[in-house]
Amino acid sequence: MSNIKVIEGDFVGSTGKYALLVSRWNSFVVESLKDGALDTLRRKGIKEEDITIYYAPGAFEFPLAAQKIAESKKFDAVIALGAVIRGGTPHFEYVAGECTKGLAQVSMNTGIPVTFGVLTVDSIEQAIERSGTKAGNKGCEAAETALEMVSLLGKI
Ligand SMILES: Nc1c(NC[C@H](O)[C@H](O)[C@H](O)CO)[nH]c(=O)[nH]c1=O
Ligand SMILES: CC(=O)[C@@H](O)COP(=O)(O)O
Repeated sequence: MSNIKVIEGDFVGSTGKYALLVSRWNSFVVESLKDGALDTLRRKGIKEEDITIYYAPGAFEFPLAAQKIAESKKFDAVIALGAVIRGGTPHFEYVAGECTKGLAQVSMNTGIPVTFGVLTVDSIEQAIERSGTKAGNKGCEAAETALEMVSLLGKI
């Protein structure tokens, strides 16, 4: 029998308060990410009164909105849900890059987990595949990760 101590998050008796940060951009796929995240939270036992949904214009606005939400100290985790879809110019790189970098910074600076349910895809088809069709639902993954992180941080 090993003496190694192993600490990990789990989903036993999941609790906590969760903020969903949702973009209005690409709402045709992002609303499916939101539905997936809500379904995951509910199925793991999180009550509706412990969930708040915030809408932001686009993924570029996510870092500031997430920072304000995290600083409010009302939530144990922020679940960011959006879709950045490549167009014909370098715009995609800037929006996706700032969103990703900014959300990671918010998480590190506030100590609140910010999970990344933001699709960064080359086509609408890839977005649809990852929002509840053949490649799963990144909203569910982001919600599950938030639950696991809240559990893990509670044990450290
Ligand atoms: N093209 C996408 C955007 N673009 C909008 C930016 O996020 C931002 O709202 C605008 O530049 C004003 O500051 N946003 C997405 O979330 N997804 C996209 O594919
Ligand atoms: C991710 C984007 O900002 C993208 O939709 C912009 O498209 P385009 O590069 O064709 O202007």
